[in-house]
Amino acid sequence: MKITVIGTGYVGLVTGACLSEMGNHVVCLDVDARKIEILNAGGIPIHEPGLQELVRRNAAAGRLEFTTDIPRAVAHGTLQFIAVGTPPDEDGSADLQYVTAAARNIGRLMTDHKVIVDKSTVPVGTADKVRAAVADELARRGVDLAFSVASNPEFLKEGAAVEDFMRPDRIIIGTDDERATLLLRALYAPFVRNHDRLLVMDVKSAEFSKYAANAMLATRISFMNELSRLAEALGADIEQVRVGIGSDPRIGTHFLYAGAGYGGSCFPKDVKALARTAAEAGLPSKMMAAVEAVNEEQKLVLVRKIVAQYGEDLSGKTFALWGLAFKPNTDDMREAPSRVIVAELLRRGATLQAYDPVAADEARRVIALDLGDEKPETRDRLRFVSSATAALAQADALVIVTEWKEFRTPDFEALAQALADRRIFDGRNLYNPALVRGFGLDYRSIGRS
Ligand SMILES: NC(=O)C1=CN([C@@H]2O[C@H](COP(=O)(O)OP(=O)(O)OC[C@H]3O[C@@H](n4cnc5c(N)ncnc54)[C@H](O)[C@@H]3O)[C@@H](O)[C@H]2O)C=CC1
Ligand SMILES: O=C(O)[C@H]1O[C@H](OP(=O)(O)OP(=O)(O)OC[C@H]2O[C@@H](n3ccc(=O)[nH]c3=O)[C@H](O)[C@@H]2O)[C@H](O)[C@@H](O)[C@@H]1O
Repeated sequence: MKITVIGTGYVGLVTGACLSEMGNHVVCLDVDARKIEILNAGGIPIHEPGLQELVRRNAAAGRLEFTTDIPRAVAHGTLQFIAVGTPPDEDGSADLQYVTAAARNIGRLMTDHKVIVDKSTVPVGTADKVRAAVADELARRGVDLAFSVASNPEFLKEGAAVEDFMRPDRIIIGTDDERATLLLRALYAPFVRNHDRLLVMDVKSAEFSKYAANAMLATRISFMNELSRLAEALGADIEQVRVGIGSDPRIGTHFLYAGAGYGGSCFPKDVKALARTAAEAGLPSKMMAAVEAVNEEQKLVLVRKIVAQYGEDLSGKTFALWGLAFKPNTDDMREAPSRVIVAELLRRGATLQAYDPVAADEARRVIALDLGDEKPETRDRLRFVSSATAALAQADALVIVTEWKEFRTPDFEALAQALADRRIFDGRNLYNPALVRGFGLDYRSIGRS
């Protein structure tokens, strides 16, 4: 099939690459000329396991192309996937300006039937807005052309995006249009061995399912984070509680890890957007407000533990920081808890030696923006180093923020020697407390007293 993907970010690029892998001819469009330049030069603008190879292979076969040429992109695809960003507006609602711009471009330039597919995460009712924007552009041109609009929310996780796209738990298609259903069923057939996994429903339910899924996952995390504070106060161990409840199939084992708070480009924005939708519907969501409030608190949990140990004034203290990305296997720093932790520790006078296996460049860029108003003296107390070991040099204590695999089994003897205070603050519960303490290290983790 001929496919156009509008927006070549995490979702658009993965969608384009995976669809081309199945033999489709895909053109990926972006307004960001720098991204398209990198891709056309054989590079890749993001870190995502397996993606580079997939992009190279399919680009070399001529099935995957990258362009900034809007007329060419609109002319190409029978299916036009919209995968642009939907960042939060000032009031928390999803900003639909990029979705609308993409829809208008299609309406302005199309000359044959198009199936327009919303892959971006968009509030209920957006398909109607897309339909109206396309119809408006066609009317301006005085052209009468039929088109279909469908919702096809994406459920991939960063760091496992290719794997998730290739072997999805389910694919949701929201449409009441026969042509769209037929084409999308055929397109996704190779990805769903079990055809029960392809769910066709009405458009609004499809749009709503995406928010419901992310909100449920974020709720589980905030719930566990809240319980972790209580577990600490009561002398229980949240890791044992996690295993204890997860063995009940009605609860399940996934997404029950207490930690330093959830981040990323989606949970924070989608929880806000759902809260906004609920408020606009006159049904304010107490749940979403609580999920967000607990998460904001949780991002400070490591800072609180450090302050409880050393006091508010951290000048003269040096901390090694392991992990900056919002989760492992990505260089994405959007809403990463590390950003809050870095700012709070620097503000209290600490010196930081930060290491992340892949997110260091992106971290340098976004943290520089975060600290834009701070004095150079404050900013200079943050140094980025090139290895986990280098971060430990002359450090008093270690702070673990992201659970990269390479942090999982460190040389505890070397850690005990390197850290002046022999102390670890672990925001991801990576180690067995008894084992670490056996090396003479003072070990503080989440929800384990
Ligand atoms: N990042 C993720 O893991 C997931 C994201 N989503 C949703 O998918 C959507 C996209 O997210 P990301 O890929 O993370 O965003 P992103 O910010 O990485 O990429 C969006 C791209 O769209 C481009 N763009 C903006 N306006 C355009 C236009 N009019 N024409 C062509 N290109 C345009 C931007 O330049 C950018 O490269 C969002 O709604 C997000 O909530 C859904 C599932 C997973
Ligand atoms: O809509 C989206 O964009 C995507 O959002 C999430 O994916 P993602 O944000 O890439 O990453 P997750 O693995 O969900 O992690 C999100 C955050 O939750 C945290 N988390 C996750 C799981 C857990 O048990 N505890 C926990 O604190 C992670 O550290 C991370 O900061 C969802 O998992 C995807 O299904 C969805 O498609």
